[in-house]
Amino acid sequence: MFDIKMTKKTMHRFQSSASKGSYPPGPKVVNMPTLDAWVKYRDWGNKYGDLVYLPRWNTLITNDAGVAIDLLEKRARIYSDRAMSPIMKLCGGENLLSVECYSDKWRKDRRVFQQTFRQAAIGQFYPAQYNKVHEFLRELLLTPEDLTQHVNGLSQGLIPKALYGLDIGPEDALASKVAGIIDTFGKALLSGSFPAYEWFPFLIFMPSWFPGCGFKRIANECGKVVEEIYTVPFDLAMNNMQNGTRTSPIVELAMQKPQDIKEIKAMGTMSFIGAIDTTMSSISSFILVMCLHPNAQTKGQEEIDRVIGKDRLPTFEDRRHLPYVEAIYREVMRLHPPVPLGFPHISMEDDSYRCAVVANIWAMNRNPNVYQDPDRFLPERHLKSAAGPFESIDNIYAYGFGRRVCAGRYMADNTIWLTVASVLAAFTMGKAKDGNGNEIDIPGKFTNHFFRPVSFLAVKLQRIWFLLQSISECQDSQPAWRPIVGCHLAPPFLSSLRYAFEARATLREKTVSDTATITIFTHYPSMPKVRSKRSTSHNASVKFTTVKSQFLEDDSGSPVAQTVEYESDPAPALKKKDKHQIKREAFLQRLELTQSPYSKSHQRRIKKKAKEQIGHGLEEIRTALESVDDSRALSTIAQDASATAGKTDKSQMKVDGDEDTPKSVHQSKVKSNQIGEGKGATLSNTQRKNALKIERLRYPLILSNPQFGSNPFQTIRTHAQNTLIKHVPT
Ligand code: HEM
Repeated sequence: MFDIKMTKKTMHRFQSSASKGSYPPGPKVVNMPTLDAWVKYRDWGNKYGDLVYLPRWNTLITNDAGVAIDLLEKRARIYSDRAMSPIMKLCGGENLLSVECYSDKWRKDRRVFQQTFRQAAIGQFYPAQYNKVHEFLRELLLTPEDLTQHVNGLSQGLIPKALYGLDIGPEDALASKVAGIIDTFGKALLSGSFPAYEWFPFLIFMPSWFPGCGFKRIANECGKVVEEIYTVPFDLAMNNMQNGTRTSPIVELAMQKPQDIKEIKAMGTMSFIGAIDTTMSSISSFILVMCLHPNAQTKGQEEIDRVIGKDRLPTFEDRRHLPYVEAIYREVMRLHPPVPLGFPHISMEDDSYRCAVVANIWAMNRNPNVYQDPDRFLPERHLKSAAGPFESIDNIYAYGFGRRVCAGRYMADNTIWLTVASVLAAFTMGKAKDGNGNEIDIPGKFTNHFFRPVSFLAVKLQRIWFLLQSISECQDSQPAWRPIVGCHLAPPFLSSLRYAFEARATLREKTVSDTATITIFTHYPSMPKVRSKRSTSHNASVKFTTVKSQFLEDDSGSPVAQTVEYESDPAPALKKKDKHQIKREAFLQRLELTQSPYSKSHQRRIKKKAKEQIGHGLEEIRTALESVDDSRALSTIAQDASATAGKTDKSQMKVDGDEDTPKSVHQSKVKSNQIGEGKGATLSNTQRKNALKIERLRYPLILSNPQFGSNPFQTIRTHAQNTLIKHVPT
């Protein structure tokens, strides 16, 4: 898409000027242009080169896609930050992914966002997209004069429907509040929008009534609305889920991942805000372009008639078979990118420069070196390009660059394509006529910050009137359905449409009386099925619901509608560990009941006694060992042994023991705590030697005693007792 040679040349100039410590040339402007800034930036580019540096604003502007890719994609590690200005903070931007600084928090928020809006997961929003786009067609048919309002209805209602399961229209206070704050965000993002603050930054600390501080009031209001979007739709959706009246992907996600609840709610807020102006801008631009280029419109319609026929509306399955329609969509995004200057990327470290980089997407898409007749609306250019019209969505620069590329681009891409294809199939757009039958000219002007065509008049001629008529009949005849089911899904075939209506009629009574039932039509290819829930390992913070599915059948027996009933779960599922514990406790209880004839207190006493017994036994062993090992004991033994020297025969080894003797020994020990010290006498050296001699003779006898093999401790103890018997003080 871009001239690589030129990019390299530009980069070389960029880097060499940087190494010299100089910046690319640029105007020394004091005030940034606030009207049609992209046109001004392009003019500067024509004068100064592909890179224009504004020293007063430390901002680098590039009008070339190659340079933008080199900086923002190839060096995304450096150029992926955002400037979180104090104004943006007041606006509540700290939790908005698009303006958050590049940080761990941003990474986590972006991961959560992508998990929901990544390409593979985007099919979950098809029903909401069909619903809202078809509702848009219906509204357009009924009141074409309110075109702008209907476009707003589609762009404001899509995310609430898709993510929260809520029907929010442009007449709702929340939707109009959100639409109202987007302009403030646009201003807060671009330099020059709040000149008083930019010249005197200390004004941020002043009260909002202070002269020149009007920006603070605007920013505070914006912050309050952001807070409202963060909580209100989520709470409503949660309430609906708990009542069982609606499903909501965002609440389901929050139930599955309660630890990410903050990021999930922030995702909802961001997508609500992010979708409104961008979607509105693209659809308005498309309608405007169709009014101005009837030939392209006719070609698109011919393709639809040829490929799809006239008896149904396009579906996502048709997309690959409609190259011209694709080319129209791409050409709209090329000529009228909804965010013409993207969001500034800030460098995080010194690269060639440390500054803000603004990619002038609008100018890139009109680069005469890349596009012939760049200002002309020519869908054919995409058919002729080497990559063809179905090239990657990432090549649509309208969605931005690098790591900060639009995280909702797959959702946006689907919505806009479906609207383009459906409007082409259903209507012929053209200039309105005045009372004299003359065409009213369309100004074709755009408002600032976000690219919005100024209100224009267009007349809509119905093409497949019978299909649209059916849709409108559905709305008129069954208003009671709207809050629950919505008259939202036009199936691919007219026959299916008829069956769908019949199915709805069949269900109607049940649905109206039972608000716990919602209907999802299953005609749409790739529409996600209701999945059986996996057993979760955590207890839900709110009541879980179970899903019962029931399919209605048409004449041919194929499923037409699926009724999904939500019922409260009787009890939260127990963890495996908890179940195990309960079982174990029950078992122990039973065991206690069957095996123990005693009361609990009695059992405690028995246990205590047994413990004492064990302690007593050990004490005896310890005493016996001490009596053998302790030299003091030996000396005592020797003292007494000296008196009975020569009488060391086997008879002295009273291994069978005397019941009284150990007791008395124990008593004596307890008294003095020193064997043989009852009298306080010490041994002489000779006595000690004799005692050792005797013990040396005795040891082999003890070891050879047959009782020693079976119970060595008892044998030693008996030996000690026998020895001490004679020495117990009387
Ligand atoms: C036609 C429709 C849309 C267009 C043209 C568009 C365009 C853009 C652009 C140019 C950026 C800045 C990219 C950059 O810094 O390089 C952006 C960021 C973003 N957009 Fe979109 N957008 C559209 C719709 C949406 C929708 C429907 C959503 C939400 C579902 C969304 C969510 C976001 C988010 C979250 C970011 C911030 C990404 C980040 O900074 O990490 N956008 N978009």
